[in-house]
Amino acid sequence: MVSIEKFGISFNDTKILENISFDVKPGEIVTLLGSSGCGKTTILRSIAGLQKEHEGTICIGNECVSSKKVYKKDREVGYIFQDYALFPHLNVHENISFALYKLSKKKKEKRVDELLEQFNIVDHKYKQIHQLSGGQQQRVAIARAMANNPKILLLDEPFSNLDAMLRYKTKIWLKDLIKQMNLSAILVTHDKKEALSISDKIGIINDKKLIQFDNAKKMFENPNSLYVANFLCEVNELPNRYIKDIGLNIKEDKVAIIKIDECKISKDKSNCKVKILDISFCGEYYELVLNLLDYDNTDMIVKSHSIENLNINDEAFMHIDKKDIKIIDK
Ligand SMILES: Nc1ncnc2c1ncn2[C@@H]1O[C@H](COP(=O)(O)OP(=O)(O)OP(=O)(O)O)[C@@H](O)[C@H]1O
Repeated sequence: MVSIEKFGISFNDTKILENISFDVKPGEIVTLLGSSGCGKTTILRSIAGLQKEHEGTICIGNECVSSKKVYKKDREVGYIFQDYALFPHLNVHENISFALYKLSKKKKEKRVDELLEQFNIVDHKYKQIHQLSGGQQQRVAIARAMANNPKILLLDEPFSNLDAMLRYKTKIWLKDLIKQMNLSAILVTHDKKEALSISDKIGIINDKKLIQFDNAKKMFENPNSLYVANFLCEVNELPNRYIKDIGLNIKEDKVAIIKIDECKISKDKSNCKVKILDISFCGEYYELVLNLLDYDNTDMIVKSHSIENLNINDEAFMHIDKKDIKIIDK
């Protein structure tokens, strides 16, 4: 278990993060999402003990490591860096051994062999890092991170160097590993699909704060703000006048949203006339860019599986089911 309580940090008198609190239970995967530079890696680095000066407490198991200044090597944390941070001048065996400096030579050899076996890299034992594929390098990084049987696994963009299929397979494999070993895992990614598919919980950071921390499915279905909705779901903001016209109430500090695949466009009449500005073929679906003609030409994006009878520059109508509209904080 890892618990972060009232964590905050500043660099050069500029506050980067404040009042961040969350827990990760054993066997749980928590993903931190947020725009570039919001402080995700800084949280991982602080948990690993690489960033010493911060506010608040970080506890691993029953031990509050930050207050006791427990150093990195004693924190029972495995850290997989974004670029894997393998030593290019050492071979696979030496890279993994590096993490096992506390063990005797004999025990070290035994543990390295176990890890090579576990992570399916036995054949690469004496290869240099540049002789490995991205996926193999990632396995070496994971083997090194797991060498000392950590309780906590920190993963910074672990899939970013892998192609689509390998990314998918590795994600499943890593998820199983975390569950089997009952690790508390914290993942940082930019990819919301990845976050939703691998995480038990997601934390979204914006403007120095953790603005929502929740079960992944719950957060997707009930984002607490426009920022979270935009980050996770692809939504349109509906004009307040439209909301009133369809008989719903909305206060000034709220905003009405709808997911882009919950808006339907057709030539059948409705109370919302649109002009189609653009249609893009995106593989499994089409993306339409629209103007709401009676609502100040508000722009919207719609995801649709068919575009029968619809062309660029056509006038058509938007159909929305009231129950799909969510009214949330601005
Ligand atoms: N050691 C440091 N000294 C000064 N500023 C730092 C230091 N480490 C991080 N920062 C700053 O803190 C902010 C947060 O950085 P961090 O790497 O944690 O962001 P991030 O959310 O992981 O970004 P990205 O998604 O781009 O990787 C950035 O503005 C960064 O420049």
